[in-house]
Amino acid sequence: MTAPFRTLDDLDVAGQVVLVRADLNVPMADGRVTDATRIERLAPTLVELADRGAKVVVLSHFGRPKGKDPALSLAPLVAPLSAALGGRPVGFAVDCIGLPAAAVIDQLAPGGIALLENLRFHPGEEKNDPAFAKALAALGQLYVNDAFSAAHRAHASTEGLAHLLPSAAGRLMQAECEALAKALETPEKPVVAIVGGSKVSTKLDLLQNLVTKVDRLVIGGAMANTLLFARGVDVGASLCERDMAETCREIEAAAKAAGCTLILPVDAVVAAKLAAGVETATVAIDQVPSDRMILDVGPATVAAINAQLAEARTLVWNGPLGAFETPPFDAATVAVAREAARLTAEAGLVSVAGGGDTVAALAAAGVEERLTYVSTAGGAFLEWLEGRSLPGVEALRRR
Ligand SMILES: Nc1ncnc2c1ncn2[C@@H]1O[C@H](COP(=O)(O)OP(=O)(O)OP(=O)(O)O)[C@@H](O)[C@H]1O
Ligand SMILES: O=C(O)[C@H](O)COP(=O)(O)O
Repeated sequence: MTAPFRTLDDLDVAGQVVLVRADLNVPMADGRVTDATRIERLAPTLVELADRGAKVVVLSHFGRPKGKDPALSLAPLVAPLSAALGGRPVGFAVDCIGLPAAAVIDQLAPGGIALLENLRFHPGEEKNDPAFAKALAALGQLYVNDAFSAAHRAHASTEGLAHLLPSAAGRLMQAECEALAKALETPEKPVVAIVGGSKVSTKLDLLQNLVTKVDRLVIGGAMANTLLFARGVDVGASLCERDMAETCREIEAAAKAAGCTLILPVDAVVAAKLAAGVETATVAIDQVPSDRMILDVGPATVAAINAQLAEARTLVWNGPLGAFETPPFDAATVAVAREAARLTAEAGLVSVAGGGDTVAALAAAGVEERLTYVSTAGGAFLEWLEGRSLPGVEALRRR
């Protein structure tokens, strides 16, 4: 069956400069990558292109910089990327367009690889500015998008650029689309979704559609704090987008209309601040002290979630249930991840999880190999699940 979009099999790359849009927006702490999944899953595409004689130029965003923020430079990614490529040297350009980029690319021999600085240091990236897309296109002859996890963004490097050069999907993009379609095109019911994490403002909107696609929606992480606040629960000093209370009420109404059961935390692990070794307490969700932050869901909530999993035939999950990078706020995410893995092995649960930090959390729980499929995508995964077209994928479709 012909793939719906062009793949590396359709490109003649020898001697060509191939611009590869990757997603190197990986979890980091103290300047070090804490989960290299996205780098490791990108590597096969870069190795294949290099071995076929391409001059490989890697483009990516990192974080959400306001201007050229040195703390969000891609320079620290050169070494981990080289390591994932078996030690192949990786050049670095201090800008992703113009002379700094062209000078590094001109030094590349066939088979060489270089990484360009953070795309989002230029406002034209997120604006999908045609001039910025053209400046990127001027650097190469072919375009490969291997960033499924950024495909929900109609940005210059994920959408505009694909229309300016002969384009194709990378091996990771191809694998993500095929695996998600296989696992979730017609999911067996009941379908349970778990959505957590902290990208409240960008993900809350997704939930209004998601409730029409799943039978039960469990909400944890900082996402839950906002919905709880909208219900009138005092969430104390927790991370919460208080100005999204109306959106939350719309989600509740949409869930009711769709017959989707919303499951919110009934207890929480709270502390005065997010730090290791801080004093914690487990409280009922309506007993959060005003000077405390909800940093994980509590054991009663874990039991309620696992009860939902026991009845589920399909699980989709994006976003950790707590601030898992800082124990003990990883307890709920680890407990639910291990139960999901057990049910996948013993009860035939189809379990699909995705997201930069979610993958890291699953790895911390030791289950990233024991779910049905783990995607590198979070927001893009949710939007795919809703049935939304992903601009980065649509731009690759055969015309
Ligand atoms: N209660 C909470 N309070 C504060 N931060 C939280 C809480 N629960 C989870 N988090 C934070 O959420 C972050 C992950 O959220 P995010 O939505 O980015 O997930 P993700 O898997 O990376 O998805 P994506 O790939 O879409 O970014 C983690 O850094 C975690 O510490
Ligand atoms: O981590 C992700 O979900 C992707 O890298 C997209 O990042 P963004 O939400 O900042 O566009």
